[in-house]
Amino acid sequence: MAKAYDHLFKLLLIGDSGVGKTCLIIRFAEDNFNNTYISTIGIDFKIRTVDIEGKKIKLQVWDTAGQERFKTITTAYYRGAMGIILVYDITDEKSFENIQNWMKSIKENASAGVERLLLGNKCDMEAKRKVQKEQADKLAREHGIRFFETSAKSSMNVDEAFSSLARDILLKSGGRRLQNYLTDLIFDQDDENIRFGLDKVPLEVFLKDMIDVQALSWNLSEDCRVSADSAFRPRHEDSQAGPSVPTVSTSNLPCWLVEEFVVAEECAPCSNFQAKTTPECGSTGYVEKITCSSSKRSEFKSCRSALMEQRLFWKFEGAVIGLALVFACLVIVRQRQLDRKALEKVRKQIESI
Ligand SMILES: Nc1nc2c(ncn2[C@@H]2O[C@H](COP(=O)(O)OP(=O)(O)OP(=O)(O)O)[C@@H](O)[C@H]2O)c(=O)[nH]1
Repeated sequence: MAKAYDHLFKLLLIGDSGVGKTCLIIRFAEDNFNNTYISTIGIDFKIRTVDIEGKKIKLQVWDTAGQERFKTITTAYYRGAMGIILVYDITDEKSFENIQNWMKSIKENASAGVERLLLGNKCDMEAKRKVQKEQADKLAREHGIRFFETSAKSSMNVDEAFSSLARDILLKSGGRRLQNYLTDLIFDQDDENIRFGLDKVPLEVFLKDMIDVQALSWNLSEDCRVSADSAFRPRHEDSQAGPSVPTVSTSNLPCWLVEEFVVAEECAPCSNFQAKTTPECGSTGYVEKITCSSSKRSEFKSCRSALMEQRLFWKFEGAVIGLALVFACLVIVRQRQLDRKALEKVRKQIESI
């Protein structure tokens, strides 16, 4: 069965305890708000599919506990995140100062190049404001990331913030595809004409991606600029060094790297046979079958299933419940011991009368 979405992006919210991470996720996923505060234990997630530039983007949004005691568990989830949202509370200066520590934590634990976004939450509480918008603006600029002031209570800027992060991730993936096209610029050695390698990539696919990328941002991302630079350099050198410079082609690349594709079979664990015969099983142990739109080729692609994430989550929940049961048993045993001692004491006092 084909997927009901084009991309799955995993996002993570981090920030001090009580800044409103859970409320932001609930507002975004369920359009709801609750004033009562129940601190998150460990990690949890919600899902919402949004429409960005005509693409269905399924956002799996992970909520982390802000309390220090859960740090080891929550940082383990940074690695798989494609976007991380740093949240502070505009009425709590300490939560803003701590953003620097959360940034450090991303650097140490997340994948390089993860998209980040800064949110100053509870902006409905203007009378209690302790962090000025300009301070946060400056911090965001220093780190080269976007910044919004939000309110989970009034829902101000909540959808905008999540959509902007999804858009940036989409732009980055579009940039990566463009990088492949640019790398495909080749020098035709036979007639010594410089030729654009579009014979390897369908023109309409290339143009569509160019338009997508341009529509998302008029400034090419860092990735694109670097790749454009590196793609043009060999061609320039070619004209001086002659035909001995090797040409670069994407024809051996998987089709999903250079074309639009649809998922024909959902991400699933590899069977024993697939594990032996399909190299894509190597990295995660899961594969999905995709069909490339232009070449109509069907290929396997390594993937990370929501099931994997859920299993990790339930393992953690199981460990927490197990631990709670052990402590409950200890408390009951100790209580019984104390009761017995008290009864013994009373009995001795009665006997001595
Ligand atoms: N006025 C106002 N209160 C908010 C807002 N967002 C959250 N709150 C309140 O702030 C408190 C903490 O919210 P949570 O979402 O549970 O905070 P958290 O960051 O998930 O906290 P941890 O789970 O401990 O990390 C709750 O009482 C919420 O009602 C907001 O935008 N405006």
